[in-house]
Amino acid sequence: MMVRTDNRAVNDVRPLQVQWRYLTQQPASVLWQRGITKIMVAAYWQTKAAGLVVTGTGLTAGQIDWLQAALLPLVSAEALTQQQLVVTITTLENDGGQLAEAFNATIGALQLLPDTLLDQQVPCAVSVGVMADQTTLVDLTLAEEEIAISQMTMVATAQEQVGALTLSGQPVDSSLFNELILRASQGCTRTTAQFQASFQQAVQPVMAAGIPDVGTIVIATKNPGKAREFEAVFAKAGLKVKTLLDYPELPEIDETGQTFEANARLKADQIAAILKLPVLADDSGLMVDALDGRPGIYSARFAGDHNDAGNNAKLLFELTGVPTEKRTATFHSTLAFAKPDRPNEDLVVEGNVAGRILGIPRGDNGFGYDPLFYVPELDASMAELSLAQKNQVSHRARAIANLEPVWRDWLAD
Ligand SMILES: O=c1[nH]c(=O)c2ncn([C@@H]3O[C@H](COP(=O)(O)OP(=O)(O)OP(=O)(O)O)[C@@H](O)[C@H]3O)c2[nH]1
Ligand SMILES: [Mg+2]
Repeated sequence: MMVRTDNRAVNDVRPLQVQWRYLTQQPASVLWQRGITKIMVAAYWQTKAAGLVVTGTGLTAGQIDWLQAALLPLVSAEALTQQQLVVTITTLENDGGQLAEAFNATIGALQLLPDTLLDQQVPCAVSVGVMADQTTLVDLTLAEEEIAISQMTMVATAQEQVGALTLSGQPVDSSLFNELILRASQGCTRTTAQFQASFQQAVQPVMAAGIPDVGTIVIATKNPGKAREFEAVFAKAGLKVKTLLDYPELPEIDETGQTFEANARLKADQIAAILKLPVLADDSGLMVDALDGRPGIYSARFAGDHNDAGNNAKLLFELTGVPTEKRTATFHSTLAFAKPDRPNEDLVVEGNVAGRILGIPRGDNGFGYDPLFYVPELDASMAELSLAQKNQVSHRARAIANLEPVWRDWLAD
């Protein structure tokens, strides 16, 4: 029995590692690593043309044609008459199995593109080869490919249905051919299990909550009042908003920072790292001059737990006897926008609005301290303003206005 370059059994495939949604701006992207063979694939639909386009670097024209032909039956023919599916494949490092793994990585990326694959039965590709001593091997390394006398790449499903197949090198007789098919289908079963384990662990919980597309911003807040304000502002820019209320399975983030910025970054960084998506967070609060800037970063927890009525009652109590002209205050918002796993590159902006704390609450709109926060220019409390009016003047609206001119370039970096 021949000894393999990495001591694997003849029917053993190498470990598989997948980084799902690898590219920040292309949600349907993967970094696919079989051993040290590394392939990156991104896929997207575009409406200005039709059909399937596969482009690749590090692959031959013949290999790209093969991939195109192998992928075509897996995608709805009808969808392809109306839109164009673009698949870009980049080989970063080839240590064997390049064609098979380019196919597998593409299937991985297409799994992230809703309604693209026809069938739930995910096919996979496997490379097999015949060595000089007639041993058949699965998932060859580059060194093994170089000395193999025949090689085959086969697409199959775990249900043993064979799809595309390509054979190179010396012709093989039928018994050897059967052995190759058997090896390949075993390799495929193993690969499908690896693939599914990674997908189920990393992607399915998030997918169950709906995958945000490039037109969606995820905001790391559980505060429905903030969510409403963000939705209204971003809707104007044609963007949809998802918040942590859409991802109930995510862990609670402890706001342990000592500044608004630190807390905003904590929320954005941690959620971006989990979702593997760009995430925006807001940390905000009320700073009352007569209380030396309190409650500040503790605004949500001023009266202990997160309770708006309790917070307002405590604020009124602490300001008992303080005359109108000394009841000045500032609402502050710091926004942090984070890219997955790049916490040093957060985009941070802020906004403030000056006002005064009323003695008696006014208005029913907004949330938090809004009924007590009087805005002199508008001669109204924040809770007397409509959502649209609050979004013209509020601390959060001003912070978003500061974000607006810069975030697209930052995201593209
Ligand atoms: O009357 C208000 N109008 C506002 O426009 C406003 N913005 C902030 N605040 C107060 O400051 C806390 C933020 O704390 P905070 O940034 O930790 O948010 P939060 O805990 O409510 O939600 P999350 O985003 O952390 O999930 C909030 O709870 C409120 O008490 C506001 N009050
Ligand atoms: Mg909070």
